[in-house]
Amino acid sequence: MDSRVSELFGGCCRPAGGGAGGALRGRGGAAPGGGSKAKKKNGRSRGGKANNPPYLPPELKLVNPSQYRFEHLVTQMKWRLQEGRGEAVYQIGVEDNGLLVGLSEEEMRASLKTLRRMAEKVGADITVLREREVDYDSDVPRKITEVLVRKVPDNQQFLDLRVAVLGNVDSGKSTLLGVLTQGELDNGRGRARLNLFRHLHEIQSGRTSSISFEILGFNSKGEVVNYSDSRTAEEICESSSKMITFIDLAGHHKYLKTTIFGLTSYCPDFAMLVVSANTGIAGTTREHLGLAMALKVPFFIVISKVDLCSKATVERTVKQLERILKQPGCNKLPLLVNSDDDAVTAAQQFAQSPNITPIFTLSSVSGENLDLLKVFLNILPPLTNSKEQEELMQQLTEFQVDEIYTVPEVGTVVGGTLSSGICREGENLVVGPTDDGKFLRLKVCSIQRNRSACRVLRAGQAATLALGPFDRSLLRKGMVMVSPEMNPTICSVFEAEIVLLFHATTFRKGFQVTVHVGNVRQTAIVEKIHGKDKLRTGEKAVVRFRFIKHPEYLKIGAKLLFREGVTKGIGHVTDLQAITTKENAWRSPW
Ligand SMILES: Nc1nc2c(ncn2[C@@H]2O[C@H](COP(=O)(O)OP(=O)(O)OP(=O)(O)O)[C@@H](O)[C@H]2O)c(=O)[nH]1
Repeated sequence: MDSRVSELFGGCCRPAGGGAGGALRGRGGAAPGGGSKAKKKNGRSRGGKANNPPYLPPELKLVNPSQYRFEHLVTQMKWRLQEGRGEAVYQIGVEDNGLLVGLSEEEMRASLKTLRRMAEKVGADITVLREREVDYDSDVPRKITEVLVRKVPDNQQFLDLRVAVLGNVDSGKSTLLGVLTQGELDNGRGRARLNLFRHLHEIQSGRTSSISFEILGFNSKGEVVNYSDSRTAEEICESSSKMITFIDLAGHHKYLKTTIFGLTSYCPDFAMLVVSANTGIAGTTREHLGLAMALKVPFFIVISKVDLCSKATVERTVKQLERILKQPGCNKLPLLVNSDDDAVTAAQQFAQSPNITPIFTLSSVSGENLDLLKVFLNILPPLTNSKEQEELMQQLTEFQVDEIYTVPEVGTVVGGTLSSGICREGENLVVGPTDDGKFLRLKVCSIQRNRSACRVLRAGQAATLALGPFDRSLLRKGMVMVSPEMNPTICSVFEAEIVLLFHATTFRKGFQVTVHVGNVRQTAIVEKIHGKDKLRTGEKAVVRFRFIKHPEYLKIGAKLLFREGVTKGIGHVTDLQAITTKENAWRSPW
């Protein structure tokens, strides 16, 4: 969003690049044929500073467009929706160059009417996000309106965003998810979270131990779709144009391994760090924040339980967080969200710059400010555009195995994410590597996304795949299922360029650590530190690791995180000692 627009709407003013769309500006880049129309402004001032009505080229208004222009605008809208993966935000009354010209009430009404007709033509709905008056001397007030255009879902092709939920134990993560996804407020004694727990010991202790997924949908009109008016996940998927899948990760330090696995393996688009207003930064909060930073997952913060404390205490927690975020190591720009306007600005700016960190203060018991978080989640755009998505889909099929289940009458089922290509029902793939470095043939019998059947899975989507009679004991988390045409590189020995984030004494050859790379999680031994005998906290080096149990499928450039007790480090894979799988004819386990 242009800084001037953001200023107008009261947001924090980070200048953003690239204008688009004339009196109609939209998220999703400049449309074809809709290049910059920056014109000389006949000596009139810009940005609403002086009080002269700025020059508005009449053809840029959407008032009664000719048939030809209407068709052109429809083509632009189609393109923008495609670019934005089904979503686009239009700013009416703003020129290509960001000039806030505004439209009269009547012009705005006519323009919105045209926009609605355009949306109807492409099978989309429109929602007005916010309206503002432009300030200058005129008898007629002039307005700017931001409108969300969203495609009505077809064939389960809703936009799917994954949000990992982080935060200290008891900060209110599960409760907040319960409230968002079930549509009922909490009683302060754990009622909302009860719906989310999976294991008996979780119900008894009130602590999340495993990873669970919760869904919150938004329809094409931007309204919430959750279990309050839908009975099943299938119904939620059917009525939603956009789906937020929350990955609820455990808060307790004891489950840190699972939390890291959730962050590295499930490739979240964003992370939501929940901090309790009454405790502030406590327990694992700092560690979770560090993890999101190290793994470069853009995050926003929710300060929960504001009903329990005074305004001063909430402010203290906000200040504490702002201080940490602004520290040189973090370098973030906190953006406190206090109104609907702030929520819209936060969503737009957050997507443009990972340095912006929106902060919400809310209560899952009184419901205070919960709507602001919903507004934000509704507008939050995907970070990849349709072109990047298309490129990923062109590659060979690769599915990461994150979970393995046995389902009565269905057989073996694996859960995970399709990292590239397309996967169809009935497709033959190979899975591995096994302990002896082999890949085994299998058939994908059926696919489910968010608990409803789906015929085709596309890159970036998470799903469960039924493998029929395939022997479950041959599978483990961290394997990949790939196209038989691929010749996956597997290795036991690899090198990585690392930074040692913390180590109590010194880090040397022979040290054992748990290595996390994507969905791979295995103990590895440090075989060599290039050019050094030992490493101290903060030092960098290229290190050779050897997995102690079995080979893994790794890729050069993949992000890596390792830990052992208090020892922690991050880096990326730089070299692999590949074990060739070529001579291993794909073996059938049957
Ligand atoms: N008063 C009040 N209580 C809340 C709020 N949010 C959560 N709680 C209560 O705080 C307690 C802990 O909440 P949980 O949602 O289980 O916390 P968690 O962060 O998921 O904890 P782990 O699963 O152990 O990581 C429960 O008793 C909730 O009822 C809130 O906004 N206000």
